[in-house]
Amino acid sequence: MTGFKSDFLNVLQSRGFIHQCSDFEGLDALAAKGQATAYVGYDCTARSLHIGNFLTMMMLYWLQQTGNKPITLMGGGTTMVGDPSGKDETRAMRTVEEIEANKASIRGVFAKVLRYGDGATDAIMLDNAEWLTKLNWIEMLRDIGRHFSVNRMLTMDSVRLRLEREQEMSFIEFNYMVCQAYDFVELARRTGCRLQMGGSDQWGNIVNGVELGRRMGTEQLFALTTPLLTTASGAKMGKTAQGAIWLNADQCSPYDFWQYWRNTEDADVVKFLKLFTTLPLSEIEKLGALEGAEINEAKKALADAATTLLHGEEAARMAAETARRTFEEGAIAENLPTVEVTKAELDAGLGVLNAFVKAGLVASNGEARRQIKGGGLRVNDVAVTDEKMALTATELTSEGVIKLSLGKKRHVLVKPA
Ligand SMILES: Nc1ncnc2c1ncn2[C@@H]1O[C@H](COP(=O)(O)OP(=O)(O)OP(=O)(O)O)[C@@H](O)[C@H]1O
Ligand SMILES: N[C@@H](Cc1ccc(O)cc1)C(=O)O
Repeated sequence: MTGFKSDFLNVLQSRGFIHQCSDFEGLDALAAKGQATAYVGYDCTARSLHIGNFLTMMMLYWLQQTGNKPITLMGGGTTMVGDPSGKDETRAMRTVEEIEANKASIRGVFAKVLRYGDGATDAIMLDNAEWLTKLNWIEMLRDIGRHFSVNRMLTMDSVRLRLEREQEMSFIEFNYMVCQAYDFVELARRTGCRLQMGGSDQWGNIVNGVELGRRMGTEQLFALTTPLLTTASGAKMGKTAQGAIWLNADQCSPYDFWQYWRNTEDADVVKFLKLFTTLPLSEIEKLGALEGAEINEAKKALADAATTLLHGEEAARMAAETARRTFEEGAIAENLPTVEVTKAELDAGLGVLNAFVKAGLVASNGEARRQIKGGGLRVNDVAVTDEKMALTATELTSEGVIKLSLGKKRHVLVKPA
C-alpha cells in the first residue's frame, strides 16, 4: 500500500522501515488521528543493546515525531523465559541477578532518542516482570492458555523450524510466545496501546498478541515489522568479526561507532542514511548522488549523524576529528581506543600475538598468525613479520604509546598503566 494518510506510516515507508503489517488501512486510520500508543519490547539478554535494536528505536522515534506515544517495554519477565525466535538452540538460562544487571545497563539508552515524561506523546517505560511474574499457573491456563491452539503454535517459525531440523525445544521456550502475546493484551488494557513493532523475526510473537487481543475483547491490535537488516555483502547487520556494534559507550566507543558507519559499503549508504539518521530525505538524495571518491563524504555524513543521534554532537565531532587526524594526517590521535598494560609486562616483553588479542583487534592467537601472514598487522605503522616479536618500552612512541593496527582502519593504542 502506498500514499498513506498518516505521517507515521508515510515516514516509515519512505525511509524503508516497513516489512509486514497486519492491517495497513486500520493502522493508517489510527495513526492519522494522532496520539496512537505503540510499543517495542527489549529482552535483557546482554549488557547493552546493539544497532539491530537501534532500528526499532528509530521506529519509536518517528512514531513520537509524528504525534504518537511510544512505550519501551523492558523484558524483565520474558528474559527469564528466553525467546526461541531465530535461534537454533535453547538459550542458556539467565539468573535473576544477571537479568537485573542487564536491565539497569540497557535502560539508559532510550532517552537518547525518545522524550520521556507525562505528556500525551511522551514516551513511557514499563517492565513485563511487573505482571508476568505474578501470573498464577491455573488461572493463566484458564484465562489465557485456552485461547492458544497448539496446532497453530506448531506452525510458527520459531517452533516449526526447530521441529523440522529435529532440534530440541524445551517447554519453557514453547511458552515464550504466550508471554509476549499476553504483554500486548496487558499493555492494551493498561495504556490503550494498539500497535506492537519489532524486527521481522518477531512477526509470529506479535500476531499472536493481535489474535489474543481479539479473543480477549480488546480493541483491534496491530502488528508492524521491519526487515532484519543485512549488509550488501550479506552479513547480519550489527555484527562484525569482533562482535556486535553495541550502543553503550563503554562497550563500543563513540570512535568505533563512528568508524563502523564510516566503513559502510557503498551500496548501503543511502539505505543506512534513511534508517539510522534523521536527515531529511532531500539531503539524503543529494548525498546519494555523490559518486567515486566523493561517496566518502556521504559515509562521513552518515557517521556524523548516527553518532550524534546516539552519543551527542561533541562525541561525534571528536570521533570525526580523531579519524581525520589518524587517516588523513597519519598522526597518532589521543582519542583512539586504548588498552593499558603494566610496566612489568612491557619490561618482560609483551608477545605481539597476545598484544593484538588484548587490544581486541583479533579474537585469538591463531587469527593473529593468519593476519601476520597476510601482512594485516602493524606496530607503529610497520608491518609485523615475526610472530615471536615482543613489544617492549623501546616501541613506545614520543606520545608514550604503541600503536597497533589491523588493516588500514582499525587502531588501538597500548599504554603503560
Ligand atoms: N539486523 C537487524 N535488523 C533488524 N532488527 C534486528 C536486527 N538484529 C536484531 N534485531 C531486532 O532486535 C531483536 C533482538 O535481536 P538480537 O539479534 O539482538 O537477539 P539476541 O537475543 O540479543 O541474540 P543474538 O545477538 O545472538 O541474535 C530481534 O528480535 C530483532 O527484532
Ligand atoms: N521477543 C523480543 C523482545 C520482547 C519481549 C516482550 C515483548 O512483549 C515484546 C518483545 C526479542 O527477543 O527481541
